Amino acid sequence: MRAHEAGALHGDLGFSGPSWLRTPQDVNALVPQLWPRTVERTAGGEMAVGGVNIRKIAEQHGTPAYVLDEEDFRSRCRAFKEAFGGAEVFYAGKAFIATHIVRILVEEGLSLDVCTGGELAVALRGGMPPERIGLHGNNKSVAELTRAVEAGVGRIIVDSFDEIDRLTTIAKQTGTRPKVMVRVTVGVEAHTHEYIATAHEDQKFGFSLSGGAAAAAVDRIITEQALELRGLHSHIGSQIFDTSGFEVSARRLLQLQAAIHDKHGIELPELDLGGGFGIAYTTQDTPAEPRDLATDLMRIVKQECAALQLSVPHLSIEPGRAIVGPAMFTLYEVGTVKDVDGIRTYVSVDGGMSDNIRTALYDAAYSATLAGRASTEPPILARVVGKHCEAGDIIVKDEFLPADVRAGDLLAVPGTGAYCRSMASNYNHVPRPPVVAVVDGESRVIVRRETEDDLLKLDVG
Ligand SMILES: Cc1ncc(COP(=O)(O)O)c(C=O)c1O
Ligand SMILES: N[C@@H](CCCC[NH3+])C(=O)O
Repeated sequence: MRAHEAGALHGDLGFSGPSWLRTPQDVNALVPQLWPRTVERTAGGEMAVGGVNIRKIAEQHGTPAYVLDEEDFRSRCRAFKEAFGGAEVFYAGKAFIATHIVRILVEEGLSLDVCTGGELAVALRGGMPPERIGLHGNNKSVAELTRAVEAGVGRIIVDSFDEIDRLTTIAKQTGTRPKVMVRVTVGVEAHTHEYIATAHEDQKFGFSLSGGAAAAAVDRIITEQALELRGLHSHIGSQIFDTSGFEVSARRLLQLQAAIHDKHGIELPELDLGGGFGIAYTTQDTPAEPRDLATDLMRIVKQECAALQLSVPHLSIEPGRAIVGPAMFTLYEVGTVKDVDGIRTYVSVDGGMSDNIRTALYDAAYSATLAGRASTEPPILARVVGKHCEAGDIIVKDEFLPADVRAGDLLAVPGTGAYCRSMASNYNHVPRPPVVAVVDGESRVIVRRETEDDLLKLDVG
């Protein structure tokens, strides 16, 4: 019998899982909010996605692999686009970007937010029209800015006075007048992990509103005329569930908008409230639907504009996680199962912190399920760990898995579409997994698995 078997043993052995974790009624159940829409368990007990059996995906593409439900991804793009009506939806490429993803975004009518020259290169290679690209970054290089200007990107979100200097020089050299937005630090304490909150005062992003830097940046751009100021921008953080932070942010941005109007006699035509909409990583998370977010955000902006006697600017948002996060899961194979008596069961899989750093970095919670079969065994509390030489190499801190989980089993971890492949590393010289897109009964690789040759090709000598 394994440590922490569910039910009676909970009390007897001391349940060391978090208080929110519930013993599942059915350990094989696929809780809909966690999984891409086409995921199901077949009559035989295996998982399937997009009409393809998970065992077939593992045989064809190997493990570990990120599996993208393409229909799910498209439906989330559409949900945001439809919900936000006239507003422009910039998909945040940092969550996950590949040329195939860019092609889908183009087809679905979304725009794209990039934050480095590398992401810009993928966006252009994937065929995103430059005018639908926005470039972010708190330390964009001269090369990155020049490339963006020469490519004709639709907007550059300026983040510092040094950048305004650089961009002004580039504008003069190239005889252009780049369109810019000013990234404002609105002073909101977003309810999320400290490392992914981006609008409280003490941080590297943006121009401070309360300290006057935001107004000074605006004054300078308007006065110098080298850059075309399109509007104000704020991104308060990531994995945020309630809209109160956006409300404060919108109110403060629009107060600045009103002050600019009073001082310069102009109403900036655009306003961006950023991304950050949360998703479900566990059964306890209840994310908002895009249509509810849209209703709330648009109401807030309209109310504030009415109160300040401003016209409503053209709104844009930048969701990343909420579009791609739930559309992917990671498929692993179990290599070892170890009972540390009276403490917990460790289930080691063939990936780890190199394909999902979020657990180690943010103490993020994830879920997992046995994917290659169903089980009639009772649930046990397990920890899913990777193969890296690091004790903190944890993928899922606490999860109930069937008591007969064993080497050779396939295990799927949902919600890994955002900030997993894009933050993956080669720690311990582990090749990064492929991304396999599944749709209408077909699976195909959209980002191939790294090879040993890939790992060695940068070594000189
Ligand atoms: C400026 C900006 N926009 C959009 C995003 C996307 O955030 P999320 O993936 O949480 O929607 C981020 C990342 O947090 C960001 O820094
Ligand atoms: N990388 C973070 C999100 C923030 C990144 C963009 N500012 C995460 O994995 O949750």
